[in-house]
Amino acid sequence: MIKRQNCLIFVIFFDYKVGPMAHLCLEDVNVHFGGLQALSNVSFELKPGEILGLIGPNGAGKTTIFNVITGVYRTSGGTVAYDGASLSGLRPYQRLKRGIARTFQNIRLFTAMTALENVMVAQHSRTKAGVVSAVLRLPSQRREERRIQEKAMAALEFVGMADKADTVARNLPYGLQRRLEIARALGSEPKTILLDEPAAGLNPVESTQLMALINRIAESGINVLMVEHDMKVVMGLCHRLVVLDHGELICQGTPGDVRCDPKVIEAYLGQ
Ligand SMILES: Nc1ncnc2c1ncn2[C@@H]1O[C@H](COP(=O)(O)OP(=O)(O)OP(=O)(O)O)[C@@H](O)[C@H]1O
Repeated sequence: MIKRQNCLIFVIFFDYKVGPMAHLCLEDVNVHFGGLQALSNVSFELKPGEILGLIGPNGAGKTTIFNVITGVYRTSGGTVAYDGASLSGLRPYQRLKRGIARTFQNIRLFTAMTALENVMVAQHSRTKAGVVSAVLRLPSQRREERRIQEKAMAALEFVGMADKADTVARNLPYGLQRRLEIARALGSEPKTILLDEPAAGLNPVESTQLMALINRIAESGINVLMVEHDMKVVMGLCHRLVVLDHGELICQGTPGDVRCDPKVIEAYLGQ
């Protein structure tokens, strides 16, 4: 019995394969900031198992799309549906609970906390124990803490940072801080992960390692939507690309299709 339990725990902690994969669908999404139309009738899907790249020049509306999907910005029109249901009215933490996690363009770690603690914080969306059991330190609370710690450790192992668990985040090299951000997003047990410029500031070796990590994330059953300016990473990793310019979707397709599209060449890639 104990052996079977251990085996089950091993599967839960060390296998990131998630349940049925989620499907994200944006339809005719509009966002205004005063007189500025940041997104105009943007429609695309993130299909199960996909690594989808979101590219376009600065100010095209890429981060705005992340903020719409995660509930930071409200739309002025259109719908965002996830797993077949509208996300309308759900707050960011409720969307996180539904399985949508993200990283940020600028690293947002708790710099004075260890790597492990940073990932443990992400588990708060999944905790069940209430205030009373926390204050009284009931056995259920201690069990939950142990579970959180083990899952956070599994996320660190997944990104290859188990040996850095006790290192304070600000003492990690930049590349590992970026990787820790991904571990923290994984710590919330997402079905979909949004990565905002994950390769920014990485050297070529780190970029290659990042690509391998993102591939493993997708293979584990987590859908990936990624904003990225590094074309080597984008073209080498993404199954499909969505291209924005001035808030409008100007092209979508495989990296091969998009690379040859005259509108994309003019707006973004250049000759
Ligand atoms: N909170 C906000 N208030 C006002 N304008 C905003 C806000 N957020 C974004 N914008 C504007 O919306 C447009 C799209 O911005 P967004 O950050 O989505 O672009 P982006 O494609 O992510 O650019 P970058 O590649 O530089 O990060 C820009 O003109 C930006 O100035």
